[in-house]
Amino acid sequence: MKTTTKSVEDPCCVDERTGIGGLVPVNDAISRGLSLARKVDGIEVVELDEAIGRVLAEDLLAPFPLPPFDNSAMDGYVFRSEDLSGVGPWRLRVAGRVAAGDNANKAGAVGEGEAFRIFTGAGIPKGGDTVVMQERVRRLGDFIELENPVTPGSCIRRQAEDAAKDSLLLPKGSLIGAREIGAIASVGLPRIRVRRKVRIALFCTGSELRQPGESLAPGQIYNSNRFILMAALRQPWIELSNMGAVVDDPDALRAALTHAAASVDMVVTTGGVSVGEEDHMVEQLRSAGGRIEVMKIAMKPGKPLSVGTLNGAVFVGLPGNPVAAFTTWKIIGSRIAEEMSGQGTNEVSVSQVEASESFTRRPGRQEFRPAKIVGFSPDGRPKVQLLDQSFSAKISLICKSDGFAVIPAHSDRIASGDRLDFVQL
Ligand SMILES: Nc1nc2c(c(=O)[nH]1)N[C@H]1C(S)=C(S)[C@@H](COP(=O)(O)OP(=O)(O)OC[C@H]3O[C@@H](n4cnc5c(N)ncnc54)[C@H](O)[C@@H]3O)O[C@H]1N2
Ligand code: MOO
Repeated sequence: MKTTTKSVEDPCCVDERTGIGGLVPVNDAISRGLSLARKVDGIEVVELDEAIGRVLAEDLLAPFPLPPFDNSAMDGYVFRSEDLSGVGPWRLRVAGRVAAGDNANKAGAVGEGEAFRIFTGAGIPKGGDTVVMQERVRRLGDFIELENPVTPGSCIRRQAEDAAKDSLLLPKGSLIGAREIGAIASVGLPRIRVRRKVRIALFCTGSELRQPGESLAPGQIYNSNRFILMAALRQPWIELSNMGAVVDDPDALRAALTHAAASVDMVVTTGGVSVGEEDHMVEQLRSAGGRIEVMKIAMKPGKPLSVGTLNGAVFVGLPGNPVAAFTTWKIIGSRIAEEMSGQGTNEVSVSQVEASESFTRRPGRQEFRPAKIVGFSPDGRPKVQLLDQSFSAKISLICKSDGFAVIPAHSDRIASGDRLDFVQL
């Protein structure tokens, strides 16, 4: 599947037909959330094997060139290109040998009419300027015979062709994955400077919540959000303090918010952000001294997502419905956390799909609809079937979907074959 990276974008936030207005478009919610995010400022020195998944705190310049010396790209023979003048076949005497790890300077010089046996990664000995792979020569005792000409300079990896000394190997803010750690190890650094982890406190609200393993009384459900978010927040650049569940009680909520915000960079909660009498989150955040900067988002699921600040911490109040909590974290919350980690904004990776069937819907909110890949168009684009319209509490449904089809806020009808953005899960 062709994958492009771009932000999920739609300017429309108002449903003229239903009269839903004043909703904040998803992209505005993201930028307003990002404007609250300050990069964490502490720096830690970590051993290389502890650096995976951390964020590089400063630009990393190559302390020496990569590769550090000219070396052979093939197992074969190294010789002087001028020895293949005129018409072939040519015969060269095998007069030396250099393997990876040998000091090529001590191997002697390749003389006229000579070749040295050489192996991939071995330094090019003096005099030699061309390597031929062994499959292209015939070995005859102490000689090799070449039937075809060889381009001068071929099969040699040149010093600095990957990175020159003092060139930028990795910019500050790089998330250290397999590629990045390979680059750091290649220049021999045993430890590096990374930003400290983003400290995040998580708690879920709801008097109905029980822990898996406990028994359920009538009206109770299991706290799945806690586990959904623990999974989403399990990142090497996050230090998570998991505060469990808090009942729908204003005092308990305010106390939990105040306690959480005192020691972290970000407080993430689920539930209690909607309009019911048991939804106290926004009111208690304010009463604890916090501010709400974004609420009522033109997003489905996730309209009640609330973003603000409390005592210097960023507050991300996710909706209680599990799919809404998962989606709003993925599309908005995680990007604020990434910004705070020093990575800069990682835009959501979006590809293009085609709707497999036509459908209508109520416009007004940009929708992230669980969708399943059911085939491919003649030009190779995935065709997706959009799953249930009403899905924000259906956790089993997103387990059956391959991703979210993104329906623009203003669309009231999608025809079969229409192209949609797709966020793969
Ligand atoms: N009159 C209105 N009612 C609702 C509106 C609205 O605009 N007007 N919005 C709906 C939308 S959209 C959503 S989303 C929910 C969000 O509500 P809250 O964030 O206040 O969440 P709760 O009411 O606490 O819970 C909603 C739902 O999710 C279940 N839940 C909550 N926490 C968990 C958890 N940790 N694990 C599993 N399930 C959880 C909870 O039992 C409820 O069923 O509001 C709509 N209502
Ligand atoms: O918009 Mo709510 O977040 O659908 O369930």
